[in-house]
Amino acid sequence: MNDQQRIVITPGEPAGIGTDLIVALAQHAWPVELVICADPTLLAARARQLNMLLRLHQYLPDEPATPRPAGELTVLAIKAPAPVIAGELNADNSNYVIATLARACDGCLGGEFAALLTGPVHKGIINDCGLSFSSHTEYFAERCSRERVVMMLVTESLRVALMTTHLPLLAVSSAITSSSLAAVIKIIVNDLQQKFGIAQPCIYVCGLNPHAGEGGHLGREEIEVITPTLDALRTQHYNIVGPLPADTIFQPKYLQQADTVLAMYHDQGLPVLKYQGCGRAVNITLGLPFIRTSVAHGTAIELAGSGHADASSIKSALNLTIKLIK
Ligand SMILES: NC(=O)c1ccc[n+]([C@@H]2O[C@H](COP(=O)([O-])OP(=O)(O)OC[C@H]3O[C@@H](n4cnc5c(N)ncnc54)[C@H](O)[C@@H]3O)[C@@H](O)[C@H]2O)c1
Ligand SMILES: N[C@H](C(=O)O)[C@H](O)COP(=O)(O)O
Repeated sequence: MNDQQRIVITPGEPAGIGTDLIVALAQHAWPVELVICADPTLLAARARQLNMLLRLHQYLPDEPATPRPAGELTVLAIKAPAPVIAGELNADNSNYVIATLARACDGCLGGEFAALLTGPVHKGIINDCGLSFSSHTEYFAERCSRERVVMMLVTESLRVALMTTHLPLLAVSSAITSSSLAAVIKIIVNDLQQKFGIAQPCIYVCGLNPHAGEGGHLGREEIEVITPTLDALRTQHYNIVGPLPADTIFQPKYLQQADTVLAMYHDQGLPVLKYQGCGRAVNITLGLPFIRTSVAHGTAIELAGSGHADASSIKSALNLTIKLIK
């Protein structure tokens, strides 16, 4: 019996550093077969540009999974319609980017792949071509018919989950309702138990407003929504602390107890995590029917093809993915 597994990887925006990162991954042998869902011509061209070794094998779904030695990768070929120049965004390739995500997602749903790792996409250029796309997280939730999923970023010593993701700041408050907050916490607890093996996860929850509302003088969301929801969950034996002021929650005495911090919005939690993670942070989507991880940075268009893209985040993401599927 062949017990090897396959992880499907989408490089993301072809003009960005995603392809460079895939070439960097290929310089090492990995204990699973990496299936890159991309245009093979693009991969080969970027490897040449970077002066790195790359031998490509066509993906054969009916063959047993085969981990490749250093310098080799498996490719599930999808053709990019327009020429790709590193560093030059082209909206004519946006449908190609989405096609790679769709194929990889469907392959995970169908059991063909054990997990999905995504490189960075450029949200602006996808929208410029007329597609409505806010991020991978929302895209995969919709494709998997999940009403709600949760974005969590992790380093070796910190996890930060987000109550809301890619929303204008003005829309954040109204997105925090008792039912949405309870649903997010239940997804986090379930996935920390199922995927991370934490029996009774402890969640430290940030307030929304400065000083967690200062007793109602700086906002009422804590009094009207957040605290009553957390209290109700505590009666159901959820292990939750908060809401605590976001400016002081990230200190060792709390973090030693917390299995994750739940931030109310994107830029409340992620700057701390990304500063602490120094480029090694990993993004994971909780609540999907499969494991999906990602780099915790963007397309860094200006670095594509230069040899200066740091591959630490994608390597951390791959290592975490392998750990989670094993
Ligand atoms: N996982 C994803 O798909 C993802 C994540 C974040 C941002 N994005 C998208 O990326 C695009 C560009 O976003 P941005 O400019 O805000 O962020 P960015 O992460 O692309 O760049 C921010 C800064 O970090 C540097 N940087 C980023 N990754 C690096 C790496 N691996 N090695 C060395 N330096 C690196 C860049 O050079 C730049 O100075 C946007 O469209 C954004 O939505 C995608
Ligand atoms: N907020 C994410 C980050 O900063 O890494 C990022 O925008 C990516 O989100 P998706 O994985 O949903 O595209």
